[in-house]
Amino acid sequence: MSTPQTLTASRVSGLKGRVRAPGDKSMSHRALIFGGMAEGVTEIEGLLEGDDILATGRAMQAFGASVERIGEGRWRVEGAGTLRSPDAVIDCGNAGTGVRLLMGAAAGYDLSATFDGDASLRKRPMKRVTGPLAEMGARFDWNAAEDRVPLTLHGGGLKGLTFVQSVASAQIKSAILLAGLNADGETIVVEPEKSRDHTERMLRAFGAEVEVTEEGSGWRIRLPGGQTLKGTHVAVPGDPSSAAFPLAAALVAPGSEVTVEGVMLNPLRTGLFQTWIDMGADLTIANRRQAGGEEVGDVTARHSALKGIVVPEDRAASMIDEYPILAATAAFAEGRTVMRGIGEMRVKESDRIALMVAGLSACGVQVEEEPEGFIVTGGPVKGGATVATAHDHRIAMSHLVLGLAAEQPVSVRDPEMIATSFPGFVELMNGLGADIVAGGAA
Ligand SMILES: O=C(O)C1=C[C@@H](OP(=O)(O)O)[C@@H](O)[C@H](O)C1
Ligand SMILES: C=C(OP(=O)(O)O)C(=O)O
Repeated sequence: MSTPQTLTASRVSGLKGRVRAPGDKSMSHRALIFGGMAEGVTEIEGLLEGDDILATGRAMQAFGASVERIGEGRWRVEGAGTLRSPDAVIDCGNAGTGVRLLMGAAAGYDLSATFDGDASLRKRPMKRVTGPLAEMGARFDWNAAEDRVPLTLHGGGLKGLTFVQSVASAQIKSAILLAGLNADGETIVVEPEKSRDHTERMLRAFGAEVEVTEEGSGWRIRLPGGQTLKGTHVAVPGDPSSAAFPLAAALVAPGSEVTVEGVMLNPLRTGLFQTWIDMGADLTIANRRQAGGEEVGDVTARHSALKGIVVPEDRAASMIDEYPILAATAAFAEGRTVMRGIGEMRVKESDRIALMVAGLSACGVQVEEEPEGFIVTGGPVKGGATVATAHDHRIAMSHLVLGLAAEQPVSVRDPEMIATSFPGFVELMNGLGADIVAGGAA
């Protein structure tokens, strides 16, 4: 099926059902990259088969690993042990995580590789990763513009590095740690706030030594150089960032009750769930269990009368991708929801602050924009607009959820990127009783 140029969501009530979220995107990238670097075989289950992840799989193949699909969500990776120069440009598509982690992984080997991506990725900052990798000894040629892909990396001969991050970014941390595996001497990363720790956890599962200690409100991570990963089995749990969309729809559509099963509950990913609870959401978690080295559970959301709150800024790293959908639910809350300390949102797949402000305003929601945040004042949501998404998956899904409870339908332009993180989104939502159709107002 070719992707339509617009999708339209109309008001519904009584969303009901139990669904599974797609596999976690952060863990899926890492499983393929670590498996491809390792010696031996890695079997992955629950892999997200979204476009971002498929691009990372092709990249690892180009670096010399064998990456094979053996069933739905089941992949077998035969590690390259030592990555080699790829024959062609590594196209990371839309994925910031993909390109930044792949650069870190590749930097440790004696190879040259050119990285590129789509129009969105070509606008995103890369020096945050190439800077520390260059300090370790990698070299970079900017092929078009400084700080942007396309760029060419020349790796190998790295020395360990002590790097104090100015932003809490798991992508920067992960790139440095992956390079550190093949560096001479130890690598230390210090972060100002804790960011998602999937790399640290998964490196241990692949047999690496990683030491993590608290430092201030963040972490100090120490990794000795000269380590070889050993293939392992990875079970990828459901992505809380994707689970957020059907749960949000249940919170705002009257008479709804939706359960998403098998959602990863790593506390560095569940800031949104805590925020919704603080706003008065009827959100419950049952059947907590361990899966794939992470706690998972079944999360149920019921239609709720939400109240606006000031979201604590130190929660930002644990929900940075979730502010668009938080803002969509805040539009139905009583009072103001204040979201600050989130300047990083401006350098994601789009400027997500600007696009949420524009989209919500077009739908009649009162929004105030700040340089590093925005404030949504809830109330009846008019809808009746066609919203620009700049091909950003989370902007598209957030406005579709808005349309499920707005007075008039909401249409989103260019929704094709939903497939980067949530293939089957429309079908899953409509299976719960949503009304999302191709086409509609333009
Ligand atoms: O490490 C990861 O898997 C990710 C880290 C976050 O980015 P930053 O590290 O830039 O904050 C997040 O926005 C992204 O979707 C996934
Ligand atoms: C920011 C995101 O991803 P990435 O940085 O990998 O493009 C996201 O999925 O919201």
